[in-house]
Amino acid sequence: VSKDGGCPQEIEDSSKDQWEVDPEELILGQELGSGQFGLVLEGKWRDRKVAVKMIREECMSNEEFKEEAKVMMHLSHCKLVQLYGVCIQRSPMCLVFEFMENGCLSDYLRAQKGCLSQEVMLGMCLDVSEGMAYLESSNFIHRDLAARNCLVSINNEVKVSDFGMTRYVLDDQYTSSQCSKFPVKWSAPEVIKYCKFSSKSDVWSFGVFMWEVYNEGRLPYENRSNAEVVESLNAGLRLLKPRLAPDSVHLLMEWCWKELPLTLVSNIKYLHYWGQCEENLG
Ligand SMILES: CNC(=O)Nc1cc(-c2cccc(-n3cnc4cc(C(C)(C)C)ccc4c3=O)c2C)cn(C)c1=O
Repeated sequence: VSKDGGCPQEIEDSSKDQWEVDPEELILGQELGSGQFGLVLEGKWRDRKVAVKMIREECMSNEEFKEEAKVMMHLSHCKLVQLYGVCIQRSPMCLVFEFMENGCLSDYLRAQKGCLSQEVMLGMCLDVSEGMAYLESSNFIHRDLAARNCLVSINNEVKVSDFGMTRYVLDDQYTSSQCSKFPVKWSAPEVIKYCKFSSKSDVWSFGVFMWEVYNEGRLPYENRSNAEVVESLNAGLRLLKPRLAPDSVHLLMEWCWKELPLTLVSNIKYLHYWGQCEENLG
């Protein structure tokens, strides 16, 4: 019978859904850092190395996320950081992810400054474009694509992380576009103006992501305020070609920042096409 003594509900199915992680099977290790929702620890789960995000109650709308977790479990692609499951039996709730050896891409780019080859930089952009094209084909919007939200595994493989998670952030400094923590410098104009998120606005962020990669992790519009960036975008100004970026890649970036109804898939095909050209040009 339900708690409020109302109409009887079916007895809670005691067997764990496949999206639940049994805390008994989870071994926690050292701290990896802290993110928007709290501490992230290294760990072990069923003989796999994992990253465990301990969710602080005041940082995430838990109930809403639990629903979403079932959807996210089914988003599975080699260029997305895989969610293995959620541990809700104990507090704080924790999310169990595949482990990425080399951590956050923006830190990695800065650490590898001067050592990243053209192949590696193009490969990173292709990796993320594949992960993002998969999200687009699943009608899933990231909402906060940036190098800081991508992770690096071994041999420079890059995967997209924390897709769609901004919807569960309770800190409204982060979620409203007028506030300081909103990622204006990665956001499409329609997102800044009317919070209109779409795969098209993910394409815009993908262009800024490529700019970050070819600038070895430098911040876009570094010494400009968010307001100044909005003004310059309205004036039609865009980020300049990074020194290390070939013209073909810069062309793609600029394409991402056009206010055209272009989807990511068309950009992917384009990137692959240019990838082949770069290879053929040797
Ligand atoms: C050395 N290896 C590692 O460190 N590996 C890993 C580090 C992290 C890690 C560690 C600390 C903080 C964060 N982090 C960063 N940005 C975030 C942004 C958001 C949004 C909502 C603002 C987008 C939400 C959560 C986070 C978040 O938890 C991550 C991803 C996660 N994973 C899977 C690893 O393999």
